[in-house]
Amino acid sequence: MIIDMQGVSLKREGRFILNDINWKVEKKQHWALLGLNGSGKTFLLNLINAYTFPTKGRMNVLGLEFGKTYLAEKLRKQIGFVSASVQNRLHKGDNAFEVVLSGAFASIGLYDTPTDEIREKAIGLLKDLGCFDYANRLYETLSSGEKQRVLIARALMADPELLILDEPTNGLDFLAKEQLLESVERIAQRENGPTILYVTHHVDEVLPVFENTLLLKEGEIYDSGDTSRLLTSDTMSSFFEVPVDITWNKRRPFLMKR
Ligand SMILES: Nc1ncnc2c1ncn2[C@@H]1O[C@H](COP(=O)(O)OP(=O)(O)OP(=O)(O)O)[C@@H](O)[C@H]1O
Repeated sequence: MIIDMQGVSLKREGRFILNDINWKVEKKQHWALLGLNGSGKTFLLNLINAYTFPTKGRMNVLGLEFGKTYLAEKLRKQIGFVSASVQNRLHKGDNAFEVVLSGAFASIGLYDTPTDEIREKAIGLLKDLGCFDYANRLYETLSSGEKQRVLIARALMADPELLILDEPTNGLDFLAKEQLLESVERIAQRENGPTILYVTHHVDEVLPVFENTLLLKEGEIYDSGDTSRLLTSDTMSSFFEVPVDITWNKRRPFLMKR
């Protein structure tokens, strides 16, 4: 089991931000997590990464039981996390290659000397993600799309069991977004690749590899399970409380306000 949450709630300032979350993610079961602004997605990810702990309920991530083990460091070494907050913490002055290398040590910045093997691996990932051409460029000079690819390569350096992509297409133009989604699809199809949790506001980013979807609304699970069951005009209209139509094209869902 990759994630096992039973009756998990999280309270902040007297109010439940997450309420009675029951959710299981099995190995190699890729999930999309859909929710509007303020639905609690960030808090859910913070829980999974052990940046915060549940107020109530039982939680186990990658076999580590919350509350019973000191897990922060151990857990985070097995989770590849791509998010704006990781991006903001990177050192200015590191080039793309160094950013990717640092992923081997789960560090922000490069303090250890990478072995030849680690260097080879970083080069392989830079190539896989299509960012080898700008490996020597300063990270901060890269475009948003280029940065995201580098961050995904960085996250894969430690061969994580779980890869969390938190709104990875934010700020990307149409082409960069589709290229990034193609890379995500390839990673999802790797035999020894990680289980992916893909967090987004956008229905059209729910790729066919995300066979399961979690719909989060006002801190509660509105529904979860088989993507094709959930991504229908009826369910999405109720979920968003606005009449919408879902149409499918090349196994991708598209949403339009009715
Ligand atoms: N310290 C806090 N005390 C009380 N409520 C908070 C606190 N921090 C955040 N919230 C509220 O918790 C709710 C969930 O926030 P969260 O950041 O998880 O949403 P989100 O789904 O990630 O949204 P977005 O898509 O906009 O990033 C929001 O309504 C937010 O205003």
